Amino acid sequence: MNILDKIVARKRQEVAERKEVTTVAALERSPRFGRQPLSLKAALKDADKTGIIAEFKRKSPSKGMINAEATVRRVTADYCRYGAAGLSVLTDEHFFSGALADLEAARDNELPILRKDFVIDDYQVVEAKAFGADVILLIAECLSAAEVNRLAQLARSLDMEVLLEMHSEAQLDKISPAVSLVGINNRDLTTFTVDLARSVALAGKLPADMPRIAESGIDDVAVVRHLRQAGFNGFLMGEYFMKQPDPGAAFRDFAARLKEEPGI
Ligand SMILES: O=C(O)c1ccccc1NCC(=O)[C@H](O)[C@H](O)COP(=O)(O)O
Repeated sequence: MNILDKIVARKRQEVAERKEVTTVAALERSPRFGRQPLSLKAALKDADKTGIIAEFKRKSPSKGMINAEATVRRVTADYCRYGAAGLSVLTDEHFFSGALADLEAARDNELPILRKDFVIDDYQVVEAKAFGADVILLIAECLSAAEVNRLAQLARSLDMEVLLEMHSEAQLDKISPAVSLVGINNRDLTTFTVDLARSVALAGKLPADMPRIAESGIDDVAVVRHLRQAGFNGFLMGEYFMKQPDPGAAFRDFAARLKEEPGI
């Protein structure tokens, strides 16, 4: 079993347990469920923003503990203040030390929030809305085309947007009309190898009418420029900020350097 298989197997178990504790009807009654989600697509078009979707990521399977001290409220407020286009909040507890409470805490910011998790069940889509997410992530590697379509349609029926993450050309046929944004993950989730050339190689094969997001391993403004020139509108970055003692200040400095880059 590779790490992604392990994550998904555990996720199935966790979701089954959570359904026993909180019903879908109870999630639908929660105060945030009726809130109108914000659009990440629109935020990525905003010229005043950096295009960066800044991630709150305490821990990861590939790096272990990245930052045990940072608090979600302070870091996401700084990401917001210094020009993030959106926030990504990990809600997986076992492998990433994330929590649904982190999503709720990040919701204090008026920015689109991606629930970063391994969504495999309709229940998690409803849960995402109930805890304040605007966008859900679907990972092509662990879903069939029919599952992508079903989960994406459910999210869209709740007015959330859907980011479909892919890693190879073979997964492109999983893009359903209900998907809102497409992402290429430079990290192979089964081996942890990061290859920035992956985004560039697949860019030309992505649908022209959907915003494109390059994900993982981005740690330099020159890389952002290169990816932008290759046709990407959004840049999902976690570890580069989170591994520094003050992730918000790291974001601020990166955003300032980005502004000075010619052609960005
Ligand atoms: O980051 C990992 O180790 C990982 C392992 C297995 C599945 C997913 C994983 N990461 C999720 C992500 O895709 C990243 O958190 C996100 O793209 C940000 O990447 P980075 O800037 O490299 O932290």
